Amino acid sequence: MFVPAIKGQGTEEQQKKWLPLAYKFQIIGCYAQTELGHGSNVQGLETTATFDPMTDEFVIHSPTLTSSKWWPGGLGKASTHAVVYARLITEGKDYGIHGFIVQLRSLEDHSPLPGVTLGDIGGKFGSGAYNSMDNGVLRFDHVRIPRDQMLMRLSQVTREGKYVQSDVPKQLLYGTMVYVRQSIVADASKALSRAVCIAVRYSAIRKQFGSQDGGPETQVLNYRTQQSRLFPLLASAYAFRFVGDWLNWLYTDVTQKLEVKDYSTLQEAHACTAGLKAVTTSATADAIEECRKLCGGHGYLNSSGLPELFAVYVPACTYEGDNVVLLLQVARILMKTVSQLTSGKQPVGTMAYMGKVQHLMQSKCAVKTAEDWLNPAFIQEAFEARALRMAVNCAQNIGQASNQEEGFYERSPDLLEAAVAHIQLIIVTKFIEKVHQDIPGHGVKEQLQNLCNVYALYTLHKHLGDFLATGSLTPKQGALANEQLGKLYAQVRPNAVALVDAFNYTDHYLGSVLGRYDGNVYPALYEEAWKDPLNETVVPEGYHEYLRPLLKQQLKLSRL
Ligand SMILES: CCCCCCCCCCCCCCCC(=O)SCCNC(=O)CCNC(=O)[C@H](O)C(C)(C)COP(=O)(O)OP(=O)(O)OC[C@H]1O[C@@H](n2cnc3c(N)ncnc32)[C@H](O)[C@@H]1OP(=O)(O)O
Ligand SMILES: Cc1cc2nc3c(=O)[nH]c(=O)nc-3n(C[C@H](O)[C@H](O)[C@H](O)COP(=O)(O)OP(=O)(O)OC[C@H]3O[C@@H](n4cnc5c(N)ncnc54)[C@H](O)[C@@H]3O)c2cc1C
Repeated sequence: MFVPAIKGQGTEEQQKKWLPLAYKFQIIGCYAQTELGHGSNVQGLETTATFDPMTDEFVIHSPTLTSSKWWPGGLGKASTHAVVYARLITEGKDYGIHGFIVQLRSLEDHSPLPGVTLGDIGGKFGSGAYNSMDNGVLRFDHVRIPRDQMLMRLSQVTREGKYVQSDVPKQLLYGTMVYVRQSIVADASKALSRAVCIAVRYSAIRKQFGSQDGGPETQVLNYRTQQSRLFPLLASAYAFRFVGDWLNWLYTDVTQKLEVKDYSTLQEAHACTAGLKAVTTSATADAIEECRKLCGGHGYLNSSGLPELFAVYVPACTYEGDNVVLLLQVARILMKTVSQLTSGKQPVGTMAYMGKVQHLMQSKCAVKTAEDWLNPAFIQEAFEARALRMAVNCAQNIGQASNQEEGFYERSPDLLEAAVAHIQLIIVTKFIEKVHQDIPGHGVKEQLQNLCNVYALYTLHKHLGDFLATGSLTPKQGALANEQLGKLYAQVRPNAVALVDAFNYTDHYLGSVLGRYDGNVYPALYEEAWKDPLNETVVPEGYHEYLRPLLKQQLKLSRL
């Protein structure tokens, strides 16, 4: 994040100076924004950067305990420099949060520079999964840096100490977070596909119950309940892959537009990166835990690869923006868009469907049979109607409050659900668009079509309350969707293992005895057990010291 921050907020000159050093590892940088007292609320950060015109320097200082930088990855032990986000103060006025390049450690002996206190913040969730990352704590005691180490693409301070805001939107200060959020969506698909690969392969070899006449037991992958829990996760792995590819296109397009000072899609990029990051990481964290449960007891072994994958993955719901905070950002933009509908301003991009407000507010879903749910037009319209009606309902309720802000906070739980509905519409839309493309490979398109329908109808089934409450569907149509879902599971079943083999993960990368490509699980589980250090001795340590005296004493007592 150190590099994208300098690219996005540094001048050409600053990029020329600092990026080559970072690329060649002559310096190691981190992104020091979050503090002990503030993470979500960036505008609440307390670290100060006060301009001293006497020396043409900024004085970086941590005025309170809560202003200590806290969490930045790589800060504790590795980094020599940081992009530090601090309140810029010049001529006695506080101009809010800006980025500054600050050296933290000597390039001679790596010791912290004068006025810099830093270290690691301690162990984190899980058996040490994220402990390979030195998330750090950092405090400044009036550390001086040259004025030209303020990142000056978005705004400058002159030699005399005058603050100058350039003509770019101040939100570009947040550009690094937008960049990482869009990469986190692709990362969600990778993590989810790993968990699903393990759970599908294991479910194909695991047999439990089912034989009456002494014949072979049943593969658990054949149980309807296993399929109804597992196949939507398989479909989600593909869905997040395709929406992640599209989001990367959107991000690249926005970045190119910024180069020519076209800021027209900045809001769309913010809404899509924030919303998709929130929805895909929440779904993926829950799915990895579900995959553990789908593997029964063996899923709880470290050798299954699932506990570690879960422990490393779950902070994704928090870092780069707490998911609720990000969804509320999406909700704000939805409310703004709804309020502009009456002005005749046509919504664009992923909000364009809201322009069909007349139609979508009264449309009646035309589904009559379970098969009708295989028609992408019916799916698309049902998701658009649900999302739009939820947003309009929120806007109407907010409109009844004494003031907008009050109304927004009162209705924030409903707004959260409206934001999720909007983001799920984007994911479904991009999946439908993907399977409409020419897709090479015999039968591949049909399989992706099945997975697209599984993702859409499972999401519809899981959120049926929204569809019924907004009148977007009738209970009968909801039941037909569920009926069709069962039929789709039967079509996915014969190809389930092929669809996870398609992720093409090596056994090494997967790191799971349950997800081995050859399915040879039991010998691998058994062999792995003997690697446990506890098995280095046959009689456990402590027997003579603790167990034996206890057993002897009990034996004596029993003979009395
Ligand atoms: C590096 C490669 C990795 C690849 C592989 C990935 C694997 C994964 C590894 C990751 C490893 C862990 C890496 C964790 C690294 C951290 O965690 S870094 C720290 C992350 N911290 C955050 O995300 C903080 C979240 N908070 C925020 O972003 C801001 O405080 C909030 C929530 C947007 C609020 O901002 P605010 O300035 O108070 O403004 P607000 O009034 O809400 O909005 C003002 C306007 O700006 C707009 N706006 C706000 N934000 C934006 C934005 N970003 N853009 C455009 N407009 C915006 C709003 O829409 C609003 O617009 P209008 O309504 O005025 O039109
Ligand atoms: C593994 C990991 C790595 C990280 N790496 C970095 C890094 O490299 N650099 C960096 O700067 N930071 C980093 N962070 C910090 C991370 O970005 C923050 O923790 C994250 O942004 C969440 O902010 P917070 O901790 O203040 O949560 P809080 O906002 O305090 O969240 C607590 C609760 O408050 C709720 N909440 C907060 N505001 C509102 C609101 N307005 N309305 C409704 N509910 C609200 C949240 O939804 C949540 O339920 C990292 C964190 C982790 C866990």
